[in-house]
Amino acid sequence: MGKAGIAVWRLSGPASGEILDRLSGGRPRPQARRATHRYLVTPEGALLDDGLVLWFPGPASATGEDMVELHLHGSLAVARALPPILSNLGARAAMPGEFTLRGFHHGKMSLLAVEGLAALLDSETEAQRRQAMRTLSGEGSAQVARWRAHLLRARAVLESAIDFPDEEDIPAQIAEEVRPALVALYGELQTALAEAKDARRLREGIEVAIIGPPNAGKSTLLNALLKEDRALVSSLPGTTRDIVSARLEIGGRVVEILDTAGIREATTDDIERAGVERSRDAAARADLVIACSPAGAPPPAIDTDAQILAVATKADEGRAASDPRLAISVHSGANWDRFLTAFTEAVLALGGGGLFAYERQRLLIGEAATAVERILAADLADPELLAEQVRAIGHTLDALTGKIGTEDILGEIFSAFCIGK
Ligand SMILES: Nc1nc2c(ncn2[C@@H]2O[C@H](COP(=O)(O)OP(=O)(O)OP(=O)(O)O)[C@@H](O)[C@H]2O)c(=O)[nH]1
Ligand SMILES: [K+]
Ligand SMILES: [Mg+2]
Repeated sequence: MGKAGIAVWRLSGPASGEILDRLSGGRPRPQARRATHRYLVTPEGALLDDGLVLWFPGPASATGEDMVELHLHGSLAVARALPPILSNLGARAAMPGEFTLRGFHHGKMSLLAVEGLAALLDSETEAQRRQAMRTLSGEGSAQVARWRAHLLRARAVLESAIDFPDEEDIPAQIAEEVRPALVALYGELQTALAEAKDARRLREGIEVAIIGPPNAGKSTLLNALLKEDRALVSSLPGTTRDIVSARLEIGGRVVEILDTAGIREATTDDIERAGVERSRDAAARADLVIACSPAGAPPPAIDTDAQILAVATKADEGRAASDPRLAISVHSGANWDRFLTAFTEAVLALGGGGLFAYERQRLLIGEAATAVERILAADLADPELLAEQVRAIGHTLDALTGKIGTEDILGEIFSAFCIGK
């Protein structure tokens, strides 16, 4: 509850219209979808507030049910007075995401669009907003519909083969029509899977680890990127023990940047050794590693599949010329702009074009791809068995859009929503 100029109250369900009538003190119900001025009154007839009210008869409403919106003054007193009155009139407080859940149950949006909405509400950057809007506006569902079309083509052939089993050219027909449809589907599912990692990175943020030997200037680099003294810096090797993480925006992407303990083998200090272990884990897990050591020193050896941005630090100390890496100095500012450009390019190269940014989606697409792969690897002879397998893949894709699904998955998705959405 907070203070605002206007507060919007939303009601959904069959009693909404009647509740509005009671609050309006007998004034006629406004025209559908038309903002109308009303004085609101308590059941005892006392004046409560005045504002705009809207009447959205179902099913043409956000939830698919009758809905009412009250645009009242956003004072704490009004916000405290209204709930008991509403509950006396038969309303109760909505659960997080319950409006969206009801809209989903009434076919107003697919589960993909719901996830798009959740991503939009969470979005911090322009790129995240655009990605979320693509899913919210139905691009994900359209993609799934194209995959379903391949399956339909295959099923049409298989079903006629089942209905007319005497036809002699069934194996040829399967080879000519069913296989190509499944091959096409397989290719598109693989593409979506490959993009899903990028899409998820864009939504959740890209993990970047600064890795290098003690005293390479890693913490200094972190602080310079953040433009604040976030991590301790000192001339003592082994200053950073635990991982220091911070979020920043690079090229419109959310980046989670990790400053790590300097990696060295010969340490007798248990705490430092544990820190080094964490540095290695961070390097292995990261999407991008900024691998640094002072100019003239060997680059750090890092075990990771991540992209690596190699940087020589302390360029001002005079050994930059002999180093093939991009040599920067936070102290003198040398090559700082070039470093930022290279960093931004490396972040943007991690992609972000994909639509399916949630693990739930990736798992289902993977499941469908594996099933298609299994069919293609077997010899496609028995049309009845094939039809059954193709139908099962259709079910997996339906789970993706939420046409079929289980309540616990819905609970997980909707509990992440805020109340009132
Ligand atoms: N000359 C010079 N010194 C630098 C530069 N950047 C950092 N230093 C110095 O190098 C020393 C180590 O810097 P840190 O940022 O603590 O290095 P680190 O890699 O985080 O060190 P650990 O956490 O101990 O692994 C400090 O004395 C810094 O002032 C630079 O660009 N030029
Ligand atoms: K240090
Ligand atoms: Mg440090």
